[in-house]
Amino acid sequence: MAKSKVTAEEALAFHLEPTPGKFEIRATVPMTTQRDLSLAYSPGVAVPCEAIAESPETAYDYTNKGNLVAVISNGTAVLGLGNLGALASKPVMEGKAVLFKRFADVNAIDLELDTEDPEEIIRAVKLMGPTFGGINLEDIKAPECFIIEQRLKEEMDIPVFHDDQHGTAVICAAGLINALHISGKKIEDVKIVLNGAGAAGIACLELLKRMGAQHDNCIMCDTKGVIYQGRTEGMNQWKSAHAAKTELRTLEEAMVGADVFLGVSAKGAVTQEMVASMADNPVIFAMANPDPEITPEEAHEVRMDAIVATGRSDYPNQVNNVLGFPYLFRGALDIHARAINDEMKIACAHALAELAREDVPDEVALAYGKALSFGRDYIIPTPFDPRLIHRIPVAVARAGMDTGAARRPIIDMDAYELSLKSRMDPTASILRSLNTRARAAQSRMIFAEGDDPRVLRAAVTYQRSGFGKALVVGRADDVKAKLEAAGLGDAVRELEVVNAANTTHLQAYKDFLYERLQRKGFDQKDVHRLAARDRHVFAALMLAHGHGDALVSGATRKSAHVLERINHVFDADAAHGAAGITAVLHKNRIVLIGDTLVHEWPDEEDLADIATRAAGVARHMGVDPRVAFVSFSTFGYPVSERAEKMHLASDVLDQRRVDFEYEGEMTVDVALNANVQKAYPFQRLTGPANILIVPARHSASISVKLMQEMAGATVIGPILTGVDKPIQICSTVSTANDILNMAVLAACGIG
Ligand SMILES: NC(=O)C1=CN([C@@H]2O[C@H](COP(=O)(O)OP(=O)(O)OC[C@H]3O[C@@H](n4cnc5c(N)ncnc54)[C@H](OP(=O)(O)O)[C@@H]3O)[C@@H](O)[C@H]2O)C=CC1
Ligand SMILES: CC(=O)C(=O)O
Ligand SMILES: [Mg+2]
Repeated sequence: MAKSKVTAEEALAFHLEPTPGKFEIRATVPMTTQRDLSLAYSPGVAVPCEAIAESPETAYDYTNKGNLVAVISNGTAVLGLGNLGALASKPVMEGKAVLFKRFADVNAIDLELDTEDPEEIIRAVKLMGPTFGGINLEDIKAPECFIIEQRLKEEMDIPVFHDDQHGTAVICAAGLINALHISGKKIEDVKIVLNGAGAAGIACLELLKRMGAQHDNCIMCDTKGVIYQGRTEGMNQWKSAHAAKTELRTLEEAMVGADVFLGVSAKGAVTQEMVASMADNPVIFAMANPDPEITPEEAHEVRMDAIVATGRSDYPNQVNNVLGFPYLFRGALDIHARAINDEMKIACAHALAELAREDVPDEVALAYGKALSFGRDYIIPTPFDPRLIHRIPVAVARAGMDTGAARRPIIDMDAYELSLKSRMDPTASILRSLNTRARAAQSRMIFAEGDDPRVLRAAVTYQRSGFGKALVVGRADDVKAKLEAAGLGDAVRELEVVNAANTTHLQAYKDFLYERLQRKGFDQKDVHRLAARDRHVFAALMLAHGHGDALVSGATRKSAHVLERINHVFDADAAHGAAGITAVLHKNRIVLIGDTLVHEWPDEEDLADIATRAAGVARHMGVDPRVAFVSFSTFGYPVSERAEKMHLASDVLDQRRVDFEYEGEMTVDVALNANVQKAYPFQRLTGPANILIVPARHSASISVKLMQEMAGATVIGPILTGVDKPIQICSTVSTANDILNMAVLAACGIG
């Protein structure tokens, strides 16, 4: 069923607010001082100009050329709306530009050219070539688009790619590989009917034939019906190449017994009768935009066995070129490609098809409001799949390098993959070093909440990624049922399921617990209940007895509750120096904030402890610690009793002779801004602080959540530290991936 349909009013408001259109341009260099001005413009700018004049390839180093794509249209085939002209095509082209940015961090700018003359377009695009690393032609109608693209490819030294042709073909091919996989048919055997012999249609059929579809099994139709050999009306050389030797004359006739229908024509071009006449398990890709040739509801009404895809995001199976162009260009730009060739396109199609057959991350389920797994309603990855950015460009770049399209081949593909992850996810590089350390540690990880499917998936991934053994606290039948429901039935035998009924250690656990709790108001019965029935306590007891090396919990209960339970077994409290440290990542910068979990109102000794814990966490993350004790005053002004402890904490660390930088008290701007620090030449930090120790838990929570909400910062933690054994507590809104990351932190011994 379609969901979240948009209204015309919503669509207009979206384009009007907050400012007209969909994007703006931002500077990436500082532009605050006169010196900045001298460097960015005259006289400094003369230096790169001369360097480029001497060595043109350095334009990729000194300008934004290497990450800049032009989205060019004349508006003659705007989606399936027809010839709306250059100006009216601008919303689509701006949209394309923001998709480039959002999905692959490619800077793109729309350029609408007010001409229908191919020669004028060719000349204009060719002349602007020096500016760009690639050219995306869009919504230019056939057959002019073929002439324009062909000439530009021949005459330009950067990739020229008409997305309606090749982007559509690549996604269609990816979807078809999987749809045929499900329907048990082979591309060599299937009868394909393609409606719409324009830019998208011709390219789709060409690519499918290159991938094995037989010419004699393919029928192409346009507004005049079947394109058959000998037809003269409405023909051109590109249609002729696909003309079939057949007696069929209409789409209706062609659809009888067809295995596959591909529509890149117009709204409503297919009827229910046509769908009813198709072969068993028919594949229907109704890709016309904004409205498909037939809706999935209409198709399913007459054929429940149909696998249906559309070009829209509000139905399952979105076969839309948005899955391709951002990543094709990302891969091509990163090898300074001369072109995007067929091999790069086919590599992209296969990489997309393979991705759809893998387990789907929770982030995707969150974006779509439901869990997805490979099948009739999920044959192609969704645009919000975070794996696309590091899987697809790698395949494209590799194919480009193998086929000589690369000017600058990538030497280290692993590093490239990591750089792609980091482009869209600031945690990626930090997590990579933690992952490496976790793999080396081979910790037996106790997952306390084996009754939660997210936890089970995290546990399976933990073990399958080679981090170590996953021990899951739960009931074997329940774990089995939940793994099977998550499509991970084969993992049942891999995980070790532990519970009070199957352990031989229950009595030892209870004795240990009674020893700790007997003077805290707990009797034997209470202790039995806790040890045998509370999964957090049971898991902590396992850890305390060395029956696991680290523990992760908190996905199903609030962290305060989990911490209280863990405290029955460990001294994970303020009095014993435990602390919670949260890493905030924003604009390529990481700042740790503490204490975000344990201390309500720490005194100066506690603050010094928290700083020391935070410095330890920073080092685990590969960050050289620089601590600032922050407040609303800087070095004693304004005078305030409340700021006193922040100042004293620094003195405590002086006495302790710690091996990291610290300073305080100071306001956050002094802590984080090297220029503002210059006003205090006596202060001891050698650069902006990367650890902020705040006066109390409320200020910690406010700071972290303000950064998250206002700035869109990424947050890792709170990371629990200062406990005898590594224990990490995730949050109830954690995805399987978040839980896995917490397990990795625990496995690294942060605790
Ligand atoms: N899902 C996706 O990712 C994409 C979808 N599309 C969609 O594909 C469609 C075509 O786009 P594009 O190829 O760029 O446009 P073109 O203008 O280049 O080609 C349109 C083709 O469709 C044919 N056509 C139009 N109406 C009908 C009809 N009712 N029955 C049969 N054939 C018809 C035209 O026939 P004739 O030659 O006789 O005029 C022409 O061959 C659009 O709806 C567009 O939104 C395009 C790109 C990507
Ligand atoms: C998606 C797209 O490019 C089109 O419909 O034209
Ligand atoms: Mg288009």
